[in-house]
Amino acid sequence: MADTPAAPAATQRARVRVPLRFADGYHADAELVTFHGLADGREHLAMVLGDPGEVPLVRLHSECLTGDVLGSARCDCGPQLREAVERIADRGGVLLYLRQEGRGIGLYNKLDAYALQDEGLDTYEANAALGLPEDARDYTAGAQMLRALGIDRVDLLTNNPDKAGQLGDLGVDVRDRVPTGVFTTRHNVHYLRAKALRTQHTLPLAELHATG
Ligand SMILES: Nc1nc2c(ncn2[C@@H]2O[C@H](COP(=O)(O)OP(=O)(O)OP(=O)(O)O)[C@@H](O)[C@H]2O)c(=O)[nH]1
Ligand SMILES: [Zn+2]
Repeated sequence: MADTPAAPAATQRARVRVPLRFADGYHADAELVTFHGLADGREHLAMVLGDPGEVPLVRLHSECLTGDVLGSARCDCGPQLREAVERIADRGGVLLYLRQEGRGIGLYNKLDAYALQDEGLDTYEANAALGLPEDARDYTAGAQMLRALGIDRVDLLTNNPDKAGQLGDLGVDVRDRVPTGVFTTRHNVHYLRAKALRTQHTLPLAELHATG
């Protein structure tokens, strides 16, 4: 851990109990935490599940309205979110729900990029064709939220080394990187293969076959 955190301090604002009740019967008790002083001024949310303990299991989940809320199978975000809730509730930890829709370019730009993907571009080429960064995400607010929760050491649930790298640079000690599941469908297999081929994501390329 760095002696001086690279991110300015944020503080907790509200902390409220929210029982989670899913349609399939899964349930857990969560606390939602809001913050003052987040670097980018967005309304990011922390969800504390179970007893975080000394080294909590943490996921930085980037907002995906289409996958998280609407059930879109064009990506793997919905199943990853559900998996994260269950694994974090089992072990104790925090899910940071970061308002970084479309890898930070926003919902309308993401849907513009989807239209280009329907014409044959991959997920990164489509962003570039729109004159936008392939990945515009910055995890400064995530590091601020963890510190405001009194957390400076985590096990990070992700296949994306950039998340671990940025958190480390921001003074959060990432003890271990825990892989998320791989949730392929015939609609997202090209997207997942592009992630495996074009970025450092630790996705098993050979296992990326459509399953649903
Ligand atoms: N611009 C763009 N964003 C997308 C697309 N598909 C998913 N996203 C966004 O990507 C973000 C999820 O990022 P991913 O790269 O799938 O996964 P990750 O968060 O980097 O890595 P993991 O922690 O391993 O899940 C969410 O904000 C989604 O809205 C796409 O085709 N174009
Ligand atoms: Zn998604």
